[in-house]
Amino acid sequence: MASRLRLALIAHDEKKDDLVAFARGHVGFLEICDIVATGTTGARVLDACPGLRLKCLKSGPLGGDQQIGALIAEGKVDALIFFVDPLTPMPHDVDVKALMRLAIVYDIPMALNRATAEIILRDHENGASRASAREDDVHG
Ligand SMILES: O=C(CO)COP(=O)(O)O
Repeated sequence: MASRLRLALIAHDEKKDDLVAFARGHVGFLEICDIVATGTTGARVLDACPGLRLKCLKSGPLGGDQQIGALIAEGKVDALIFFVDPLTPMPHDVDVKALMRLAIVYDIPMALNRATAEIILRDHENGASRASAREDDVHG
């Protein structure tokens, strides 16, 4: 059986509605993921999709981005979906940059907008169905 995708979800304030819509649209897939999220993002997603296995960390400006960066460094995150607002200055911009840097260092898929997030989920869904087709082959 395919392993659960360990997913990190983050959205800046102007992008939270988009991420919630994305989560609603993929709730069936997200239900088979282990999810971590920054505080406010996680609360919004859980509000919209209450059944998810989602752990809320600290809010981004209070260290949540750094917590997710640490999880990436420990090999505990398979993919990062981070809906970034490119039009608003952030007080914790250095944390955001550090998080993205670690996602690059550890070479995990990192989606910074919805179009790329769709590709990551589609790829994993296809991988999961390939794995289950292989199991069917093996087990008849
Ligand atoms: O600021 C963020 C990412 O940099 C997101 O944090 P919240 O989900 O707590 O709003």
